[in-house]
Amino acid sequence: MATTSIDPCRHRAVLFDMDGVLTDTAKVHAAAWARLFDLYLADRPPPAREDHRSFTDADYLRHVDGKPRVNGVLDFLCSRGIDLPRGAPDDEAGIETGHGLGKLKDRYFREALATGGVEVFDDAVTLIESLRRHHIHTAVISASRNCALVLEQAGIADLFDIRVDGVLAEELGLPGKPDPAVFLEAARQLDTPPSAGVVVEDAQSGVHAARAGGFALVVGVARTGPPGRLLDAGADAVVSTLTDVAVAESAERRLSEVPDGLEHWDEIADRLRGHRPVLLLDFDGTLAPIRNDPAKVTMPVRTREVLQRLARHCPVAIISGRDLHDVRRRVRLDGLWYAGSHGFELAGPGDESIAQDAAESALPDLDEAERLLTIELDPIAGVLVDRKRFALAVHYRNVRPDDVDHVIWTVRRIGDWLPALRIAHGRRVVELLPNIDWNKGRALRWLLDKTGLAATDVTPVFAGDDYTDEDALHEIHDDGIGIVVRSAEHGDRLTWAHYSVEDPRSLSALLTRIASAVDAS
Ligand SMILES: O=P(O)(O)OC[C@H]1O[C@H](O[C@H]2O[C@H](CO)[C@@H](O)[C@H](O)[C@H]2O)[C@H](O)[C@@H](O)[C@@H]1O
Repeated sequence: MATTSIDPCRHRAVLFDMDGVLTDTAKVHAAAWARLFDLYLADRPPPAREDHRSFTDADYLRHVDGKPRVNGVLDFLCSRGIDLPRGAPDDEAGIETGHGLGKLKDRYFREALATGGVEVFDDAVTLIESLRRHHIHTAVISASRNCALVLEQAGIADLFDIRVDGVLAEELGLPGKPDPAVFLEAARQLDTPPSAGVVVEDAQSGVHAARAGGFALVVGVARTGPPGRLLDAGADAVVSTLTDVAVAESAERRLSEVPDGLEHWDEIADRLRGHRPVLLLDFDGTLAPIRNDPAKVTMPVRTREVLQRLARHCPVAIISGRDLHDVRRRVRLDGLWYAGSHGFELAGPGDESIAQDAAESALPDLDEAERLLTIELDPIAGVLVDRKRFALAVHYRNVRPDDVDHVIWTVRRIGDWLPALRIAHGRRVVELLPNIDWNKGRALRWLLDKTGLAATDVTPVFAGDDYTDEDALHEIHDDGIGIVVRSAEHGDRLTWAHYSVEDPRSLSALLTRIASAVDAS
């Protein structure tokens, strides 16, 4: 059964560690390391306080797995009480330096590769092929300087858009894992922010690196051993086979491919003929233009007028990430349904407020996240920590570009630490929400089902601009009309929308046409 899901609407790239994840070279490496260290320790006179016992699988995992070769030599020997100089890249194979012994290990590794070949994990190939069908970029990351050789021998080099290996890392002077530099370089090359990237790793140092890099999802692979060490390092999920990683059903169109709703108004009018529309509308970036300061956002007068006109004839609901009372006071219209905190809190036209009971249990963690983030992010200029009843938004629209990764990383770290919360990304904002299966899509369906808004002669129309709106666009994909307000902030991303409009002003124009159609019917 699939346990972890990669979502093409949100995840734009997946970065795969090579050894142990894609290819069974981990055991070839382990054998080469064991050959190197066992021969070296056997030959070395044993002075006091040095440990000359054989190299073990635990040593492999703890001291050398996933690290640049020279660091592996020095770190393992240090654990046995032996301090060798690092040496220099032109040291001869076998001399007593990090580089010298590293070179000898490489010779053993290549010998084993030439005689034994490379075993590829079929589950990895199946997953990568599925990702590529969904237009998700793929990268291979390895500390190994033999990465290209291994991929060629394994016949899988063509499965990746880019490769960041030991050779490139040295050229660019990138530190090895657990530093996130190699993952960040891959994300940079793929033009994908870490918040839209997934890392698949089998080494603790790699999981630490991915977490430190602020990646959206870190999947640990423990093919044989227990999952604990990768969970402890910060993996979101640990699988024993990549068959347990699914690619979620996804939208197939990019923003640029979605027809413009004003240009295709006749089609929309046809869909609505003989049907009563139910309007379900996001607020920021949809009804109201984006501004640098969320507190200064106002809804244009014309948009208020058209909503009022629509509400006379058909149900209108506002489904916003804002706090319920905040969005109500900005829309300032009676007789509408309102959903705040991404749908966790709802209010009907009669003013009754309905909270999602299950979300109440997340309140202590939200309070703690607010307390910690207010302190930790205080030194960063431009950050805005905005507490809503059932969500906490950290805005970084006004933060220096160099500080953005740190802000996202900090929110992620605190969100990981508080089990009642999950993370969501939006336009220049990262949010912590109750970790329960509820979102704008579920809230939309709840509104339609539980409030008598659903009927056979009704057509739901939802409009939104952001990632969190995709849950609602997905929800009505088969029985409604979905409209996305275009923006360049997440690139040419995938969307479930049927139509698009250029900006909130164009949406207002489209709503006016809908109002005229309703008036005339
Ligand atoms: O679901 P929505 O109604 O679209 O709310 C989503 C978030 O919108 C607000 O933030 C966004 O708009 C701000 C004002 O234009 C902008 O500065 C910010 O960068 C955007 O992310 C709101 O402040 C958040 O609380 C909502 O969650």
